[in-house]
Amino acid sequence: MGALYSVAEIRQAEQAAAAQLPPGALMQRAGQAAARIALDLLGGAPARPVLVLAGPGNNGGDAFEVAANLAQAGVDVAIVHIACEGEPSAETAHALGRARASTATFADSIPDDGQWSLIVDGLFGIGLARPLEGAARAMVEAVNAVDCTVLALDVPSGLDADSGAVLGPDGVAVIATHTVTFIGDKPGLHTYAGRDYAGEVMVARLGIDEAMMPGASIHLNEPPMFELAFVPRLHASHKGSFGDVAVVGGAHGMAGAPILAARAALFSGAGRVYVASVDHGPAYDNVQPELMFRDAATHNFAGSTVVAGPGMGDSATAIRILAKLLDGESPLVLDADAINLVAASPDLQSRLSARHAPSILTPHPLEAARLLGVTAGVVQGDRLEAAREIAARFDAFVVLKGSGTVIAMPDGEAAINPTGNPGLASAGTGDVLAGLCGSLLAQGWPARDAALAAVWMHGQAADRLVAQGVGPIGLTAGELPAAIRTVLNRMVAQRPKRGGQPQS
Ligand SMILES: NC(=O)C1=CN([C@@H]2O[C@H](COP(=O)(O)OP(=O)(O)OC[C@H]3O[C@@H](n4cnc5c(N)ncnc54)[C@H](O)[C@@H]3O)[C@@H](O)[C@H]2O)[C@@H](O)CC1
Ligand SMILES: Nc1ncnc2c1ncn2[C@@H]1O[C@H](COP(=O)(O)OP(=O)(O)O)[C@@H](O)[C@H]1O
Ligand SMILES: [K+]
Repeated sequence: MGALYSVAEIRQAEQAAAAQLPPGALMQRAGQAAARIALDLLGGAPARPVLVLAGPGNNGGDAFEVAANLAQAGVDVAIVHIACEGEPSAETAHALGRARASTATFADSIPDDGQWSLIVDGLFGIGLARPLEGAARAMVEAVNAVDCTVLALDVPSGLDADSGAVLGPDGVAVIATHTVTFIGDKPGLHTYAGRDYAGEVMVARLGIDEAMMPGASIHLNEPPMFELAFVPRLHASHKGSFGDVAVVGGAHGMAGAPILAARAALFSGAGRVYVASVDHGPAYDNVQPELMFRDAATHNFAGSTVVAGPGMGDSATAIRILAKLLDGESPLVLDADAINLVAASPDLQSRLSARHAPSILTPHPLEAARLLGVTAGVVQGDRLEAAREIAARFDAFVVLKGSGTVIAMPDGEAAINPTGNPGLASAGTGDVLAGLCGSLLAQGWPARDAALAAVWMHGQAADRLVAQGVGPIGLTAGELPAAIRTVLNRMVAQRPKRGGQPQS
């Protein structure tokens, strides 16, 4: 499964492998793998030269190997090198020698009028230690101004491989169309700014055996992580077999939020779905008359899975209802206002921590920041850490939303979601996700699988809609439930027909 490794873990694997190999072998393999990809991207003899940017460290060494290999393949290569202040590593010095001995030419800076068939970014990799300044910053800005295929070596220069943040308050990083990353995949290429900067990510393992890699605690959220939870339905089933979901929210002026969550629950297979309003809400949804409407203050939630928060507001009634739900035994999804209420109340926080039934929290970065008492910037600066911290603090399953949604489990396991697109950056899509999480819980899914699968399907549904021309611009939350239904039924259809135990 798609393991993601921290920089510390990659360094550990690299050292262990290097100790068993001739000097420079890993860099040579990196150079060969990246040159093969570069030649594929060029798709034949290029009309224009390839520009290779080489930095002061071993990422620059990889760049020299690529340059030498491309030159050897007959490609016209120009190299711009930012030399290091001290001595380069022995393998980088050797690679520089190879590049110098090749037909590649060296230039002092990127020519203003240069036209390239491909730019290879080998400025900085996992050794990036501070924001880019001076010549390096100018080079990155120049690369980003050119409309051209850009292949980043290991990590787009300027991007933090662990967090997906561009280093520095006003930092810059290479916007790559492709990234070939070495030894193992890295979380920062898939979350926060990572998806925009890395482009398509390819992994070159450099011959390092899986067995030599440290056990990963972070994975890409892909179907093998959760697909066993999709079970075909038995003929001998009825609506009571698929659980009840109650969505609690809909304060005055926010009636739409719980309805979106409820529709998502209905379209993803919950047996019965209720909307329980904290404030005399609507009595009927004429688009989805299957939904049932109740008053949250008097509704009996026993036996239901509860999705609390969409449009819930912060009234005294909302707080009282939330306290009761936290004390109850129903599986809970806490979203939006329910999260804000918990963040503002030590009393609600201790009730949440003390729960025995599963809780899934679905904060966006600002809601997560409120829970942690920090700014949204701090959360975004290390999304994995923020999600894990909330999961540990409240013994809950946490879905930290945004590009590259992070799912963190109370035991420290974490995943980064690769599906979804900016079409989801519109009001109400989070309500749909919360309803979907609640629906899977109500159908008996373990909380871990429900959180992982809900996030993946929500993104996949948006990707399908975009492929059909519905978005990303103008995609609406209300279009998601039907698309989620299609994704879910396909997942079930792909599962081996084992089903549940037939009733005797
Ligand atoms: N060591 C090895 O065995 C291998 C290393 N590999 C490559 O080596 C890279 C890591 O090499 P390094 O550890 O040398 O690190 P980098 O090449 O990523 O960069 C580190 C160098 O840049 C300087 N530096 C860091 N941030 C800077 C900034 N903002 N402005 C100016 N200078 C800055 C550091 O002082 C150091 O000289 C990997 O990303 C990968 O590309 C690969 O060749 C695989 C094998
Ligand atoms: N740029 C993006 N790429 C991928 N997913 C996104 C993007 N922007 C938002 N999303 C997803 O859309 C949903 C938005 O939820 P949220 O911020 O709670 O919005 P709302 O409260 O309006 O429903 C989340 O699932 C989030 O991960
Ligand atoms: K790089």
